[in-house]
Amino acid sequence: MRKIYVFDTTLRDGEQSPGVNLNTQEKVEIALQLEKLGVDRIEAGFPAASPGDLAAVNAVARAVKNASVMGLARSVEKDIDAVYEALKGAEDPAIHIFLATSPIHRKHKLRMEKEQVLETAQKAIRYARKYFSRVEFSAEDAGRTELDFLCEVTALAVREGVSVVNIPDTVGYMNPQEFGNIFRTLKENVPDIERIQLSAHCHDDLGMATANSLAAILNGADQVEGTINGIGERAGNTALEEVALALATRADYFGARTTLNLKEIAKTSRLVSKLTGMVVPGNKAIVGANAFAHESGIHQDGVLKEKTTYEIISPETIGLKDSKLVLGKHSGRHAFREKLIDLGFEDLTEDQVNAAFGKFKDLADRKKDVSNEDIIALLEEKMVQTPEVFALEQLVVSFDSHAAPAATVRLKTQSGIAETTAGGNGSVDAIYKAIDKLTKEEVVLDDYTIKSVTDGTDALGDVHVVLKQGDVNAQGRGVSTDILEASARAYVDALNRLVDKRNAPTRSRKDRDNVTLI
Ligand SMILES: CC(=O)SCCNC(=O)CCNC(=O)[C@H](O)C(C)(C)COP(=O)(O)OP(=O)(O)OC[C@H]1O[C@@H](n2cnc3c(N)ncnc32)[C@H](O)[C@@H]1OP(=O)(O)O
Ligand SMILES: CC(C)C(=O)C(=O)O
Repeated sequence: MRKIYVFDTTLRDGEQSPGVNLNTQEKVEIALQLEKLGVDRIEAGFPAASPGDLAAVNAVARAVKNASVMGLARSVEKDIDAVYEALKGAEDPAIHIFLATSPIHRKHKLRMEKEQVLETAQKAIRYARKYFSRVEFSAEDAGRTELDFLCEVTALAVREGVSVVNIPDTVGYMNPQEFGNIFRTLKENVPDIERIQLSAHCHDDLGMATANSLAAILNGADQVEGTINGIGERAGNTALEEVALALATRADYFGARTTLNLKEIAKTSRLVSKLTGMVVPGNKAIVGANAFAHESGIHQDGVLKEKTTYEIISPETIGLKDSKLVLGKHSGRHAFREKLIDLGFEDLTEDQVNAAFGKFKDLADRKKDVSNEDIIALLEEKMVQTPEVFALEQLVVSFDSHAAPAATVRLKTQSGIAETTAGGNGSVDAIYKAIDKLTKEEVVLDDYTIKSVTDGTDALGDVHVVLKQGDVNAQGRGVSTDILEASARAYVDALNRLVDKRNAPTRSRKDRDNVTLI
């Protein structure tokens, strides 16, 4: 199988992402992880950009042993000198020089005619070749360059002894057919092209960086350039993990592979995200948090029966433990039952699972992510079934920072539905006073605690109360996304338990010990 060389420019083009600035230590940490990932070439920076970047490239050059370390230079001597200086101490140094070739860049940016571009490139390559045995030359904005002129520039670079000619789609303008055609044309028309490697460097302005890189590979590119997580100037560069996984997953189609240690991909992605501060979107291919997560019931059922129904890559391939079944409002009973078993509730009957599933769906309608803790809380709330003397039907609370709060509570009692309103020192106090008025139970609130079951503003509030009536006390628990509702539920739950305890001697021991789930 044909090997595709991986040129990682996370530390150079990736660092050109607005807002990203890596210090020396961070660059070295990422470079060492890239080495573990097995990239062939690491572009560590642009040494002429600043003394700090020169020092950082030098630190990377000295630290990395198993990849070639490279620095970028314009086609000017002082930039080439800076790269030479920065790569002192490198095991396998190489320089990357570039010059724009497209009509727009020639006319407006460089203000050079074609001849001047050729002369400048030749001079720069010759100068660089004095110091480096391996030189990569990039025809910046190659995608928008006249094909015959690009052939001319490439032929010159080959004659001058470069090792790699890189074809950048600098502004992400190409589509796969056009970009592939450039590589085929160069292969067919440039004399001695087999002496060098051709490289593809794409940007993602139209979302086609990966597709364009793969088209280049299909048409003869030997090297792919890109960054981890696809970070980079504007919309970013080709995401290397996407190309590597596309080649590995569809080796039957591409007939080419990188030699990356794919198991290091997830770890590398996390490190780059952490140190650059560039958050990886959840739906990002390969490394997004949702890339191996299934939420909908039909998909979850399929994955539980056979993973390949909905997974074309196994998460272990990139170093993740397993795919995730995320429970949410689109989930079905198969995944829910699997989750209950995972959480240790394996003995539930079909009816119990169905009852729990109904409650779970109610919660999922109100909450984005239902976590393990949420499900345990939902189940444990009703683990021990107490006769329901009182049941909360409705709760309305009015709060105004300039007036005392009021709560209207509607309860189901043994003698029917009853409703009342009460005021209080706070919203919870008002709720509890209204409940007391309806139940006519004289109780003392001995303890009240509230904690959040999970993170986030939509987390479940979990309220515990202890009520006392003479010598009898009872605890109650309420769980809801709304803490006032959780507080009311906990209070009503405690009242039911209190009444149950008070009546206990009149009920048979069998009744009392008959503990049911849900
Ligand atoms: C497509 C890419 O990603 S290319 C890499 C882009 N990365 C960067 O630019 C990051 C590092 N850059 C820098 O720190 C600075 O731009 C420096 C140090 C390189 C140059 O800074 P300055 O001397 O202040 O020049 P400035 O950046 O304003 O302008 C660039 C100059 O380089 C010229 N230039 C641009 N590309 C090249 C090139 N490949 N070869 C020769 N000259 C070039 C421009 O025409 C312009 O020249 P002018 O001053 O004669 O008009
Ligand atoms: C320097 C070159 C390779 C570049 O980054 C680009 O053209 O996008």
